[in-house]
Amino acid sequence: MASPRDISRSSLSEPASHSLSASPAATFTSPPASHGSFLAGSLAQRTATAAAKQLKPFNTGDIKILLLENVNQTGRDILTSQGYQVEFLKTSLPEDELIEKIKDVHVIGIRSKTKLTAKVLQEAKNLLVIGCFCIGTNQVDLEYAAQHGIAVFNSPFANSRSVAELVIAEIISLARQLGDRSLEMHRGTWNKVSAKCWEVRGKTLGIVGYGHIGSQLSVLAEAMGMSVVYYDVLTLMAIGSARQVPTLEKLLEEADFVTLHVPETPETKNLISTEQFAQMKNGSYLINASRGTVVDIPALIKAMRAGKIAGAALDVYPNEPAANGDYFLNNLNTWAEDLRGLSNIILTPHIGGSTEEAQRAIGVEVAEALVRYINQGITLASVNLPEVTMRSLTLDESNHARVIYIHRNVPGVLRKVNEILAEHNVDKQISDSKGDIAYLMADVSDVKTEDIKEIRDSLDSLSSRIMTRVLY
Ligand SMILES: NC(=O)C1=CN([C@@H]2O[C@H](COP(=O)(O)OP(=O)(O)OC[C@H]3O[C@@H](n4cnc5c(N)ncnc54)[C@H](O)[C@@H]3O)[C@@H](O)[C@H]2O)C=CC1
Ligand SMILES: O=C(O)CCC(=O)C(=O)O
Repeated sequence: MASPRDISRSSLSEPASHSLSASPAATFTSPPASHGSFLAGSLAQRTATAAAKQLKPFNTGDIKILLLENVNQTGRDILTSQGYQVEFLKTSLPEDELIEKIKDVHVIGIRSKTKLTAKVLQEAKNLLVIGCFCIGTNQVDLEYAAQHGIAVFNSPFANSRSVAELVIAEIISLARQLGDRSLEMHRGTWNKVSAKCWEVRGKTLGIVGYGHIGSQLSVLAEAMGMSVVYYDVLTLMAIGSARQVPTLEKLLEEADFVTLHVPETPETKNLISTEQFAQMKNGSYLINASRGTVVDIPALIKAMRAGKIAGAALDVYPNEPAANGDYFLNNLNTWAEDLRGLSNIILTPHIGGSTEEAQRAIGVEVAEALVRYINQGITLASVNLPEVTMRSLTLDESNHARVIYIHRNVPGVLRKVNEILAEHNVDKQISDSKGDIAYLMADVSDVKTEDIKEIRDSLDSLSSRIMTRVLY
């Protein structure tokens, strides 16, 4: 018997009774070409001579999208302009409410707080795709998603500059104890001190994780006269006069300021703990705008109370409140009040990437990726599925269908798929794999409604099948 997932996903890709030639939206310009993305250029060129056909296996109005965590207006506009049903919430949701809501949707858009665990995703019977409107994807069980044919997209660097600029602000603020001076003035106290306040010129910045953010930061820090050392698990080209050091320990011994820009992984959990604080210079500073799990916060509290660490800036925490206005107290993280009681510590509510520029750009980038995937099955820039793309079908190509078959990467599948497709005229076909998941896309011409159903049913019957979509 078909599972709810099959029924629902089928209903999005089951042939409708109308003709397979140009869809009712025939004058519609291909979605990817309409929002100015990097892909748009090449697609637009193709469509200069032949108008792109909107692949329409479903009524776009049937596509249900849930956007959580205040996704930017730019992203919301792109999705609503497609005619999808878009529900928008400013906050993330507690797990039980998330499970209720996710049962119904084909697409979910989140930022860093919403945890899409296997437990949550197994309830998402209709889910085709997840959009992370941020860099990090640690909040999603990517493996579970891939195994169930659910594509995941993110925005890999649109907010990197914003994070780097925040860190620059924090380096100077910590060196000059700006947070404390400002708080004192707000409370009515004049406290003019220079003891243990420093220029940053000539000091050493140690960057842990020299990726998009770390390397951007490196350039800005050198412009302020700092020396930069970095540690990364990969050997990476140094930018400017920065220098890669071979171990984390070496970096901690040299740096006056240590800043963390690694992803959340099992290896980065408590990367900075008691042993690492002991290796840091006396009176040095720690900045964490990566993920809350990377620093052992009780160990930080001890190191700051002991005067070993002269200041810290934290933007991220192991447990973060769901919504603005929520409290940051011990019931969320047992050490919250101890942390708030320290001097020269800047605590920000995960705002590293929160600038107008970054959020607008992320909104466009991720929403465009979602539209491309929903309407055309293109997986370019997916973080968990093989990247596969083909040009848009055009209005000149009536009675064509695009077949998408997501399957287990096991021997013999292509032969079986081609036996099914061999009955038809395959114009183009592309297939790629990532680990044990493979993604096949084929454009088939001269198909009738009955053919589509037959192709779909035959592919669905293969044991390797994870998901079949037929777009036409
Ligand atoms: N506070 C905020 O609002 C934001 C936080 N982030 C966080 O910052 C992290 C870094 O972002 P990007 O620079 O864009 O990532 P990236 O992927 O470009 O760079 C990460 C670097 O860390 C390195 N790395 C991984 N594991 C490591 C380890 N155990 N030790 C040393 N190096 C290691 C990688 O090789 C890579 O070079 C993201 O994963 C995200 O969690 C990102 C954007 C905004
Ligand atoms: O802006 C957000 O919600 C998340 C920023 C972030 O941490 C990321 O992009 O990974």
